[in-house]
Amino acid sequence: MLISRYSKPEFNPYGDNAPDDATVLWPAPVAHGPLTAALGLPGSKSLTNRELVLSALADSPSLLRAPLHSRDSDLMVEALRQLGTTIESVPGNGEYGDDLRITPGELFGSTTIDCGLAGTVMRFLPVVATLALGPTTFDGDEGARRRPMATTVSSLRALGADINDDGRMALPFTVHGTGSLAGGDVTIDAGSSSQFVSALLLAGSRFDNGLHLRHDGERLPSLPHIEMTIATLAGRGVTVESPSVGEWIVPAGAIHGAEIDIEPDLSNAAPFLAAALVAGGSVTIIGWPAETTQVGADLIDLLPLFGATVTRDGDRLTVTGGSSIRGVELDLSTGGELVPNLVALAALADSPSTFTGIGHIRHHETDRLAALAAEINGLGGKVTELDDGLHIEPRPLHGGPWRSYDDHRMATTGAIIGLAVPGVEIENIKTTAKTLPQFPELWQNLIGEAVL
Ligand SMILES: O=C(O)C1=C[C@@H](OP(=O)(O)O)[C@@H](O)[C@H](O)C1
Ligand SMILES: C=C(OP(=O)(O)O)C(=O)O
Repeated sequence: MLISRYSKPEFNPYGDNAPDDATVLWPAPVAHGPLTAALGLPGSKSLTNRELVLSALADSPSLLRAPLHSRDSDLMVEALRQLGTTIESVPGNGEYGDDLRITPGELFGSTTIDCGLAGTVMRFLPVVATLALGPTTFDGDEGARRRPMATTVSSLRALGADINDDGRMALPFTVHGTGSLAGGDVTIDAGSSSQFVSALLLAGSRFDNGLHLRHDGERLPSLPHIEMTIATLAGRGVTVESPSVGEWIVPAGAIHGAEIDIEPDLSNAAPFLAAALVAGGSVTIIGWPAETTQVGADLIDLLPLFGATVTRDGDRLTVTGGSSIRGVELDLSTGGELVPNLVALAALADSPSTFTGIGHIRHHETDRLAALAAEINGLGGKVTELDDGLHIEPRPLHGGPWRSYDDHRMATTGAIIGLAVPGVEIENIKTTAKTLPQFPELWQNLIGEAVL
């Protein structure tokens, strides 16, 4: 079965959690036999939002081909427009929506930016707002106000910015942009999110004195996302030097406009590929890049640890399930965003699993360690929270409601478990619109059932 072109979902991709929306339960489809599915996926959230920011800071126009169109990317587009960037939709060859032409303009504030629950918007754009003339207020969902922002506020102040946060060190706050930032040396603790590093690197070359950034702290999660930031900058003519681990130098200079093909989102491939282990059979992702900085590429090495076979044929990556799912011991500090979906596999495995190095995912869309333990245990499972991880002892699971906590990856994790456990009902499946508005439709097609 080839899952091909999709019409835009009819629901509001902003997933605004109107009470009736949030309480609707989505019956997760059960797999009744081995899968044989192939699908292409929309663009990467992390690449799209980086390239949007770089395009807005560039010295000439840019074109993004096959970008993501989802809540997180729409919020980024809207915010950059508010700051003075021209962003137009132009027809392209992408399966999931138009290309984007970005024409940078003079940046100006006097606006309020809705960050939704997007880490990339709330961490990347305050830095951009220091380069705008006028005040820019940042706010977001209720959940966004709980996400760590202190490093953004303190690092920008250290680099010369004026920020009014009423002492909260969290959203909402106002950046009083003056059109430029001194920049120079700054040391931060990016232990709670790599996005603090990426944010400063993305705009660092536009600071008067460039940027010399050091991370000082016990842990630095999600290193591949920092590598991705450095690679996207290289594609725009900015060379970031890293003289030692946790130290980066960005020389002052221009960011160039570019034409960029956005890769499919490989982290959003995770639930579909995991489905092959749960249901049996095979799932193919079409358009898998030959080379990538996306951490989702780690699935090629991770899924075999659970018992899968992974093969590649050109741009087609196929995962075939084994006779059972094996338990694993994994440090996933580099790939925190993959954890929820992998925990679903662990809950359905034939032996216990332990995931460590992921304390920082307590600060993602929700406290993912607590949420995963609560929801799996609510279905009869035995998941124990560790300081920096989870221990999972597989137990027979039963159906029941699965709360998604406005977290797209909690919702897709419930869907994976629901493949094997009849009666799992997912609250607010629309929250998957954060990065993949087509999820319910793609999932139903994967399982081969009519859309309910
Ligand atoms: O820079 C990015 O695009 C991201 C970095 C990571 O954040 P953390 O370092 O906070 O885990 C990742 O989990 C998130 O989904 C996207
Ligand atoms: C952590 C995630 O998102 P964000 O970019 O909002 O941090 C995620 O997508 O798993």
